[in-house]
Amino acid sequence: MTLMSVENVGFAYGSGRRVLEDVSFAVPRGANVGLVGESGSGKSTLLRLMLGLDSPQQGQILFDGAPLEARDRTFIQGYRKRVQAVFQDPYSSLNPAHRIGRIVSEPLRSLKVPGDHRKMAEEAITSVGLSADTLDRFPHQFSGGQRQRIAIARAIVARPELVLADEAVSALDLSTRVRVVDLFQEISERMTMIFVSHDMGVVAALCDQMVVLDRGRIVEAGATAEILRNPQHAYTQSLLASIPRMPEGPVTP
Ligand SMILES: Nc1ncnc2c1ncn2[C@@H]1O[C@H](COP(=O)(O)OP(=O)(O)OP(=O)(O)O)[C@@H](O)[C@H]1O
Repeated sequence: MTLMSVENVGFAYGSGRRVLEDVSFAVPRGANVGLVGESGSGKSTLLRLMLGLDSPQQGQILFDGAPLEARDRTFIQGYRKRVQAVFQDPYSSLNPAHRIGRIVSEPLRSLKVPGDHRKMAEEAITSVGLSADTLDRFPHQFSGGQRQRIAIARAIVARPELVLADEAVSALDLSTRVRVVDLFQEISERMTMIFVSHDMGVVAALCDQMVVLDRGRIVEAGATAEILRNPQHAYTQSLLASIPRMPEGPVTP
């Protein structure tokens, strides 16, 4: 069953040129979909539209069969309960003045989720491989990889149906990146995920399906294993050629 469907989406910033043109793809419930493309191809813009932060000028995005209404506050409030995001920079995305417990449980407060928030935050933080006493400390006491785990705990604490990860491992050093990719792999077995990345290697390791964007248009989409085995488009071939070495992963041919 389709959880999110992007239908003929076109978008321009202000009166500028279109940065997305006729973009269509579906995200099946439970799948991991990679959205790849070089810098400037429109990945972040598409992610903003999928988060309901902006509305497309053409086409529409459906979540669980209903169109996203970015300007409807009641709709967006309900949508926030179901969709969460993890962003690139684990340094700037955590408020340095707040304890981790407050940071991780923030979605529970803002979404008015009933129940014991401390207990839910403990469950989330331990599920990303950190100890419960992490909640009493501050962001500066943690490494980049640990901070990204904290950001992931915050994204999953309210048990969303869909998590969007935007270049969520690209700021990490290589060995930390491998560990966070492993964590995403574990989490992605439990929920639907969209990984936005310019790094084909990360998508190869994590995603069963992928969509390749080039200058705002989809140039290739389908099963990751198939695209890696037999890329049809010259642009996809060049993206693949830019990977120094494919990581070990479920879709390695
Ligand atoms: N706020 C904005 N106002 C005007 N143009 C923008 C804005 N944000 C992005 N753009 C333009 O839209 C196009 C797509 O940018 P976008 O950030 O979506 O690409 P991207 O694939 O995410 O790139 P990167 O990997 O570098 O983040 C680019 O040409 C960019 O210059």
